[in-house]
Amino acid sequence: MRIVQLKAENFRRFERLSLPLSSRLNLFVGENAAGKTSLLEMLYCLNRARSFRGNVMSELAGPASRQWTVFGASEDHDGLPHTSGVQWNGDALDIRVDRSAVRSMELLRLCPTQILEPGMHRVVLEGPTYRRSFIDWGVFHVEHSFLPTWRRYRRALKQRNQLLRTRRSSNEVAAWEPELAESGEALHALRVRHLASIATAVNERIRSFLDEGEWTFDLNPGWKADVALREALAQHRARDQELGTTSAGPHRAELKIRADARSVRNRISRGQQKLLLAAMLLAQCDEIARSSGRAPIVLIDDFTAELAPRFQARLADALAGYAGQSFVTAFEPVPSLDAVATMFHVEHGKVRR
Ligand SMILES: Nc1ncnc2c1ncn2[C@@H]1O[C@H](COP(=O)(O)OP(=O)(O)OP(=O)(O)O)[C@@H](O)[C@H]1O
Repeated sequence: MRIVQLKAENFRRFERLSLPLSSRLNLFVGENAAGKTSLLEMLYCLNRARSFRGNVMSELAGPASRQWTVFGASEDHDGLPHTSGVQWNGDALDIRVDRSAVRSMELLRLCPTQILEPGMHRVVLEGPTYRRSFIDWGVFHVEHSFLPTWRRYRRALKQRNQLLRTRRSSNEVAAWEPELAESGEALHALRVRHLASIATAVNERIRSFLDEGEWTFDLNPGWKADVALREALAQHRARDQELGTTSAGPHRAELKIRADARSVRNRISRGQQKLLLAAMLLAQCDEIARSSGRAPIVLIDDFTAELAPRFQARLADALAGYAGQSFVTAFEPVPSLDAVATMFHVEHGKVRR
């Protein structure tokens, strides 16, 4: 899917916007507070029905009213036209695709979209939650059984945790373990398969960005790898009863990223972190495009930040060669994007070519 026209009303500082877009690479250039990130946020909301900057929908409304709207006219890979729209009416979201109301999950599937923004350093630096959700975005789009499996797992986990919290008997707690173990093992297997399918491509991308290091991506399942999850749950049961929560399972999985066999956390530079995340993101996007025929939309906020010109040029080359549509922001024109991007100037909540 490629968005050919973006419209918005009362979205942050954009009172009204109607913007024809390039179906390849779009560059939004402007000073601080011009509204560049808000444009990426519009695209993100349009395709994911939420924001990447906190998720308080009411904060996105500009001064005119409590409501905001984003609307997109797009073309699918067969060249057929579609429309989508997300509207916040002050209390709830109304999501439409081709004029019909849909749930957010349907919207998400339709037009996979992922962002690289400064806050995503957390994926490398902070706890495992960020790495899990980064990877799960790809698993969701590639493995169609992921969502029902994840829902099954969440339900069983919630039930077991509820029993643990209310100090119910071991037998009652154990009753949820077969379901938890079966869905949990299935979830882990889907993650492992997705990681294996992108491992080579991630390494190739990293090498083309950074020249150095042998990178590995190992998924610790969230329980001792040499036992079945059902066994691990039984082993942990007494301790879980003390803690009041389930301590083993794929909700505790940890993606270990290593360069030359050493953890990258607190060791690689900010620029390396950015390129590592770009490599992981683009490899996932390529895999989604290959398996679903839908090349995701890639958003990169503050393209030049933390990258010396020759590394900017490498990322620009990767975007120029990427099969899907992309949108990047920068303070000023980016020489390495000159020949490949359609540039828009953003100023005080207005955009011009
Ligand atoms: N709900 C809102 N209503 C009106 N204006 C808003 C709203 N939310 C944010 N703004 C304004 O939008 C501007 C920030 O926009 P945005 O973050 O898109 O800028 P930017 O061009 O990405 O800036 P930078 O390059 O400094 O990150 C600020 O001036 C802010 O006051």
